[in-house]
This record gives sequence, C-alpha cells and structure tokens, in this order.
Amino acid sequence: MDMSTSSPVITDPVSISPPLLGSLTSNLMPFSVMSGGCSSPGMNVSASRRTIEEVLVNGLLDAMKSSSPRKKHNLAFSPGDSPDEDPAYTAWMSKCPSALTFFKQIVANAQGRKIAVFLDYDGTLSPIVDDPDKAFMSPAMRAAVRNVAKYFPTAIVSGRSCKKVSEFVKLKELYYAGSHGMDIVTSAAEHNTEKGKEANLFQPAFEFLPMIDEVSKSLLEATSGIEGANVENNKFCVSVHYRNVAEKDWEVVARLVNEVLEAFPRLKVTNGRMVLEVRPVIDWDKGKAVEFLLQSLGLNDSENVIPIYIGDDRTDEDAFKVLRERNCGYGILVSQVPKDTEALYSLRDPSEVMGFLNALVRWKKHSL
Ligand SMILES: O=P(O)(O)OC[C@H]1O[C@H](O[C@H]2O[C@H](CO)[C@@H](O)[C@H](O)[C@H]2O)[C@H](O)[C@@H](O)[C@@H]1O
Repeated sequence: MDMSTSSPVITDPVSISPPLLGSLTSNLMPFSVMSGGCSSPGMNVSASRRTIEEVLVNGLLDAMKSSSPRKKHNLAFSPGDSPDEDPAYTAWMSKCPSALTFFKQIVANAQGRKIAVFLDYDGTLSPIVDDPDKAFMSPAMRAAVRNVAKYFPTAIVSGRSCKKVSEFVKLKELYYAGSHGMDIVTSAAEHNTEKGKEANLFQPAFEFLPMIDEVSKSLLEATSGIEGANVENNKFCVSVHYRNVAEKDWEVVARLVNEVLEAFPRLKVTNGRMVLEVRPVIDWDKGKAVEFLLQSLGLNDSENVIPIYIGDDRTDEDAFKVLRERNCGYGILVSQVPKDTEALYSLRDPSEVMGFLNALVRWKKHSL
C-alpha cells in the first residue's frame, strides 16, 4: 500500500525566511538582510555582508556550545556521582518527574484506552557513543521493543534514515519515521506489504532528495580537512557531527557549514546532540510525523488513545509539544540534566527506558 501522496504535503518555499539557520537563529535577522538586500545608506556592502556572516557563524557556534553537554556523552555526572546530589536536577524532577515513579498513574489513565508508543532512537533506545555507526541497541532493548510492539502500535521516530535506523532496530513489525519524520515506512503485515518489502507511507520532502545528496557531498568535501568531523547522509537530511572535533575547531565547522549552505537557500540548519542537522525548509518535524501516524493508523481519537512518546533530543520536543497541545498522552524526556521541555515526565537513560517499556508490557499482560 502506498499512501505517500494521500496526505497534504506542506512544502512552504515562501517561508524560506532565514534560509540558513532556520529555527536556530531566526530571531537574529530577516531573510532580506541575509540576501544582501538592505545595507544601510553609506555602509560598505561587502563589509556589511561580512558582518552578517559573522553573526550567522557566531549564532551557529553559540547553538553548538549550548547544545553540548557539560561532559562527553551527555553524562553530566562522573561515575559514582548521582544526579540526585545535584539540587538543580532534584528541583527539575519535581516539574518533570520520573515516568517510572509515576507509572501507576500513567497506566491508570490508560485503562480501557488504546496506547500507541513512539520511540526516538539515539540516546533513547541506544546509548550515545562517539561513532554514529556504532550506536547499537542491546538485545535486551530489542526484546523490550519487540514485546511492546506485540501489544501496542509502535513507531521509531528518528533523525536517522529509515534504512540506517531499521538496520539497528531489526524489527519488521514497527513503523519507522526516519529523517526527522520526513520518511515514514513500515513492513508491518497489516499494510499488505510483499514479504520483506516496505510500504512507503509518506515522504513530504520527496522533491528534496537530489538537493540533499548534493549538499551532503559538498559538506563532506568542505569538512574533510577537519579532524573528527563526520557527515552522515540521512536521506532527507544530513548530519554534520562535531562530537569528535576539538572545541577550538568548532568555529571552523560552523563557518564551513554556513558557507556550503549559502548555495542552498531551501535548506536550514538545526542542532542536536553535538550535531548540526541540515534539512529542508518545510513545515514538517517529528511532531507532524506523530500526528500523521496517529491519523493514518486510525488512532486520532484523543479521548480513547494515549500516545506515549519517549525521546532525548531537541527534535523530540516537537512531538512532546503536539501531545501537550492535544492534551493527550505523555511526552517522556530522557535526560540526566535539567532541560527546558514540553515533556510531562522523564527517564534518566536508555536502561530506564527499557524498564519503562518492560513495565508497560507487564501491565498490559495482567490487564488482559
Ligand atoms: O532522532 P534520533 O534517533 O535521536 O537521531 C538524532 C541523531 O542521532 C545520531 O547522532 C547522535 O547519536 C550518535 C551516536 O550515539 C552520536 O555520536 C551523535 O553525537 C549524536 O548526535 C545520528 O548519528 C544522527 O544522524 C541523528 O540525526
């Protein structure tokens, strides 16, 4: 079944406001300034362009620094330390309490209703590691996700390409929303897929495929001289990783990404965990992907369906926001540090995520 053209595609070339930095620095300046169209009278045009570039690069650099954890791997605490000893974390937990501690309340509210489960991949199902190609999921986590999918419609919502994330997860019975939700596929039997074949459910950025390939190559070439930089083509978006780049060189990364993106005004940059994400300027994100899946799976009845979304990244906030605004379900943020979030609950790390998923399965089995 191919539903890829059955829903509205919200491409919005008109809203290509700040083409480069998108949500990152959209407060800095309007597009007309970036395109060089409004230099002040008497001001040297090339000097003003240089200033603009500096502002953009600095904006990018600030975002890179602010999105980076105090310590590598987002482990804010040394082994032996406990987040509980941090008063800021304890205070934050009173606003965003543990989904394990509040498990009974969560499932009590789900009694008699249908649960749908949405799971981010990196940092949620797999630990954050230096090499993105080695972010493997443990067999125990795979078993937990497999069991969850036996009882609840389950989707993986990831910044990775569907191909890559499904190679890590290795479970056919799930829905996959890869490329930050811009590539929604499934091999689940109910979609009448030929054995081993995927059904493509929705690709709102389909027209950007050639552009993404091109920008990926340009970014690879531009950053090839920076030790530790890594460019990952995620099909409808590209990740420029700087986790393994010395901090003194982050500015060079920001400058090069900025330069490359000048030739691609229909792409923007957002930032994740030690990664710059280059993506189409379309009104589509993980939140929209969750809405699409709820609707197309017949789960749009917010009275009777409880979506649970678990994720650790900024891009997951779009999904938390959707749930909060619909006033249904639960966003659960995976974090060991206090963060501004739209999520209602938190879990510390992938091992707690696994504990939560297993608890959900146990609860469902007992309530049958
Ligand atoms: O939406 P997600 O599934 O969380 O994907 C977001 C990005 O995750 C990956 O990068 C992150 O994890 C890597 C492996 O642990 C880590 O090395 C990197 O620093 C993190 O940013 C993935 O490689 C990216 O392509 C995804 O966009």
